[in-house]
Amino acid sequence: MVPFKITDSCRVRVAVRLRPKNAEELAHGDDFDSCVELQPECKRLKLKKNNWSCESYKFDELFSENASQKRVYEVVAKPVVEARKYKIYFGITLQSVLEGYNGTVMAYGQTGTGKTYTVGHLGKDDPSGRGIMVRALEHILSSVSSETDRVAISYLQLYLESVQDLLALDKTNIPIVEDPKTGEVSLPGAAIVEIKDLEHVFQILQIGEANRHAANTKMNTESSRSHAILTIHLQRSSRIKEENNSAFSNDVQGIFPDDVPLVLKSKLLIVDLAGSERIDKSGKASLY
Ligand SMILES: Nc1ncnc2c1ncn2[C@@H]1O[C@H](COP(=O)(O)OP(=O)(O)OP(=O)(O)O)[C@@H](O)[C@H]1O
Repeated sequence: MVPFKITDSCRVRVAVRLRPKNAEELAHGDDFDSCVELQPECKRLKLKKNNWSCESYKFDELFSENASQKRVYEVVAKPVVEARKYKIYFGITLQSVLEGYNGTVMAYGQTGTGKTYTVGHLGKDDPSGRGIMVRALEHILSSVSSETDRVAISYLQLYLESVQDLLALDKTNIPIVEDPKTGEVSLPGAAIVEIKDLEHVFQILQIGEANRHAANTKMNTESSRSHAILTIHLQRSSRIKEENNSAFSNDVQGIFPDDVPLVLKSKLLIVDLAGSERIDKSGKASLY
């Protein structure tokens, strides 16, 4: 069960995921248990300083090293994409991307802690390995109408102060513009590619991944030092009457008269942040 409370619906929710030990840690016989303990029943994580002292932190969700990609998606990102099911269960008002609200999912942590695996892993041949980006696109594509709705993506990298287009490598230093009236932020010039099906999703994300690698090689940097930002742009069009009880929630249906044409525009941002470590600890710069 997802532990939403009524007051929780608008705040940032934070989940922690422990990754499995890597080959090096296994070879060294590193013992995670001596420094970290998960207490899933009370959503607490204990950081052990030594045998006598520890610090305890509460989170919205904890995932052990055995947690599947599917479970992480369903608990962390699915409620951002589609809130209706959760409303039914918890009787609260959540606002989701499929209902016309913007949402963001960000992965934060040190280099090598599993951010890219969690959000960006493609899992083309192994669906169980798919990360949040692929699962969110799969979920959205299966929930919208190909006749009336439009799903498109842009994929950008932020390195130092420069925004680079991962779908068109020649586009660098893309400006960030904020509309003073609406507050809407846009990046004029960034490629926005309309997506039709999952096969197309893989093609585009693979291009983005290869370009990220190429751009970082050219700049002599590493993926861990740049932020990657996938934006899913969703536009849904309907006449409320025609869509009654299907595409739009009761909240949306209640606001407009039956025969008014309605266009809902929303964005889902999925962000793979740069490694959070400090230069004095790792010898690498962090970019905040
Ligand atoms: N839950 C997991 N299950 C299996 N392997 C994982 C998991 N999380 C991370 N890994 C593996 O650990 C390694 C490091 O993960 P990843 O590259 O995602 O880290 P990162 O935090 O994105 O690092 P960076 O900041 O350097 O980009 C990768 O080989 C990845 O496949």
